[in-house]
Amino acid sequence: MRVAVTGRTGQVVSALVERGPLAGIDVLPVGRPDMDLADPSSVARALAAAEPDVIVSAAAYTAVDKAESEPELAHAINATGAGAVASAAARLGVPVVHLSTDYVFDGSKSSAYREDDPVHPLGVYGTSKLAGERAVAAATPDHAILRVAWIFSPFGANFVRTMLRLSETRDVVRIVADQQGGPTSALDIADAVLTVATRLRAGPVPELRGIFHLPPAGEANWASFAEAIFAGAGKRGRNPCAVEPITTADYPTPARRPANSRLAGERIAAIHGIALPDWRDSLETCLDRLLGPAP
Ligand SMILES: NC(=O)C1=CN([C@@H]2O[C@H](COP(=O)(O)OP(=O)(O)OC[C@H]3O[C@@H](n4cnc5c(N)ncnc54)[C@H](OP(=O)(O)O)[C@@H]3O)[C@@H](O)[C@H]2O)C=CC1
Ligand SMILES: Cc1cn([C@H]2C[C@H](O)[C@@H](COP(=O)(O)OP(=O)(O)O[C@H]3O[C@@H](C)C(=O)[C@@H](O)[C@H]3O)O2)c(=O)[nH]c1=O
Ligand SMILES: [Mg+2]
Repeated sequence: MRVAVTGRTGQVVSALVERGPLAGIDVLPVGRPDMDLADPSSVARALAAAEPDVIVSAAAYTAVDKAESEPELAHAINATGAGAVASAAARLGVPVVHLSTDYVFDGSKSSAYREDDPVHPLGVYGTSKLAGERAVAAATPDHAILRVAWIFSPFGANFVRTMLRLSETRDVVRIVADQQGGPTSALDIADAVLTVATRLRAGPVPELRGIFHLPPAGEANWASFAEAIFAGAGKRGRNPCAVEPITTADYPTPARRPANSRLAGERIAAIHGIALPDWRDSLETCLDRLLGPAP
């Protein structure tokens, strides 16, 4: 099986390139300059040239704060661009697995979000990703939309690498403790994406399609996530760094973020048999890669 994935250096595309061969799947990144999601005319041609059996739509405009001042570009990439990817899949007669986000919710629910809970994004990024989900669904019924959250990995830009960088020059960092969610390993996401892609490819079973939440086991807030990162870094000989838990109000940002980002994973477990590991275990794997194994 051959999977074309949008993007080149992103966390999920990098993880798919690594994990695909372990599952006997060829993974072909398709991205700039051959394919620019902001230029829909480049999308169909580049994806057709990859001759995929399945398309994974993993590229996105992911700069949450910057999106507030670039709404047109965020929308072009995350909504129009995602729709163009799904239209290309439809034209090629192949399924599309599209990545979306917890930021489609406003976080006002007191328990984990289910797939049928009402959406209400708080910012431009979430709004553009929600429009992307709708564009994908409108372009082809042959889709699975996987909503994930708080992605970390040894690759690219993410909260783990930001915390490790800050700990090089600081003894204490102030981190919001009133946003709950599930830190999710891009490598775990890649394995789940490949499972779903394989199952969609196997046949046109409607039940396997639609929206799925893909959370890790375990819960966190950004401050407890940072504490776990520093504990793991400390075990690996790095400078100790303390976390000062603060509130969202103490940390003003251009974009509002949901107070509750927790996703409920029952549907993907029941329909695709997928349950991700505890994020604390996946964090250890990530830190082994970034800092070397703990003694
Ligand atoms: N990061 C996170 O915490 C979360 C991400 N998601 C979603 O998961 C998916 C994967 O995210 P992640 O791997 O972290 O993304 P990254 O931010 O690591 O990478 C973004 C990717 O998108 C590509 N891209 C951006 N703009 C364009 C464009 N105009 N044309 C073509 N490619 C473009 C980048 O290309 P290039 O390689 O050329 O730079 C890069 O490969 C995205 O859909 C994202 O919305 C959902 C929840 C959490
Ligand atoms: C760097 C830093 C961040 N924070 C806060 C800000 C924010 O609430 C939280 C996380 O910061 P980030 O900038 O990593 O968060 P953010 O970029 O909003 O992460 C989001 O990215 C998009 C793409 C998604 O889809 C989401 O699931 C989520 O992962 O930590 C602090 O409190 N102190 C700090 O020193
Ligand atoms: Mg960010």
